[in-house]
Amino acid sequence: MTFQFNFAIEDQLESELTPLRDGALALDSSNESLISGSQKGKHRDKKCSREQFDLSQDHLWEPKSVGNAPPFQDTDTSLSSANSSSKLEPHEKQPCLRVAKEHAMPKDLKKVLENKVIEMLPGLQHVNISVVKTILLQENFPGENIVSKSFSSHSDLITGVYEGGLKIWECTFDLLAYFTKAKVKFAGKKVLDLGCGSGLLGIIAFKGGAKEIHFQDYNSMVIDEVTLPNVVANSTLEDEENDVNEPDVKRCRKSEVAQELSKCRFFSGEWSEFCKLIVTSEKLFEKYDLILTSETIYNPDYYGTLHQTLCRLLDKNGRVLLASKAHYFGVGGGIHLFQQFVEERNVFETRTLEIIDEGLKRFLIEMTFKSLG
Ligand SMILES: C[S@@+](CC[C@H](N)C(=O)[O-])C[C@H]1O[C@@H](n2cnc3c(N)ncnc32)[C@H](O)[C@@H]1O
Repeated sequence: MTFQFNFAIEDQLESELTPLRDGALALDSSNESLISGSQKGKHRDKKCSREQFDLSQDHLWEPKSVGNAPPFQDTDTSLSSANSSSKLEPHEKQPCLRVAKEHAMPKDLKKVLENKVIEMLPGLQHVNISVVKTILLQENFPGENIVSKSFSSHSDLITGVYEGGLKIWECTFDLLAYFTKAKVKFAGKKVLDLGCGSGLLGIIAFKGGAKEIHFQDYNSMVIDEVTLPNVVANSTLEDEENDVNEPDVKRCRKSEVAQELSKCRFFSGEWSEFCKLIVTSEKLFEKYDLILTSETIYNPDYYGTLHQTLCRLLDKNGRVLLASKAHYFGVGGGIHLFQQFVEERNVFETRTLEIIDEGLKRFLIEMTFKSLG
């Protein structure tokens, strides 16, 4: 059952997200750029040449182990000692290895949308995230507790704890517009929405007839409370249910919807951990034809893992469509730094598809493997 609030939670929550604290990554709601006290944004990964990546030999690829931190479990208490030290500023913390897990689609699909307020975008539905946050705060939700942490640190990003998935970021809309403009084809493709948050990019691929769509987010709460409900809201469940009364027809349609939804798989966890999980979860792992990723290159400390993940998971003829702001103030990342990083590794070529020059400059780029010849 869905329900509607008749007061403006959004305004109240948005205004709570603006103050900036020293060292904390915060969101300036006026321009959505990231700001922090002192993050310098120097990527640590060593340069590696094209020769070091034999793309046909996946076993050579090793996910980078960061520090000596033990892998996280999926609870608050699972933070590693490096990350739980209150003396460390966020930029000094080791990137962590939040262990990856797959989230099953619940059997009772109606339950997934319980207590959710659905909003409409052209051709898309999504849950109102402010309502989700309010409920999670009130219910003292067990597990990650990222909403209260995000509020108490006045930040939309807490490195290694919460990576921003409880919000639809601006560049997602840029990519959505690009899909329409460029008539991007999804039919028959295997697609990954990497760092999915709301999952709107993957949902468009789902609606566009992709044969398989995988959604990945750092935080399991984001997958359970936002991504999964959004996918269900965009399945044909709602329309199908409303126009039939006979139990047999209803049951049959429900199983059709379940079959349709079985094309979607959901994962939480840090990228290198996700990579390990997905590659071993299928007998013969088939790589992705298309990887969609929006606002995932804000932190240069993650570039090495991100690059390895793309190398590892993209089909040799596949492409990555990446959307990013020009620069993420304070965190140090941005499109130019990332493109430079990619260039130095000499594995992918990048092509600028579009520059959106209103407000904060934003970029859409395509990445494909360099031809070996
Ligand atoms: C700023 S949010 C963007 C969310 C969404 N793509 C959008 O545009 O609305 C960044 C996303 O990247 C993912 N992410 C960032 N760093 C990550 C890491 N090191 N490992 C796994 N996921 C990561 C987070 O899950 C988060 O959802």
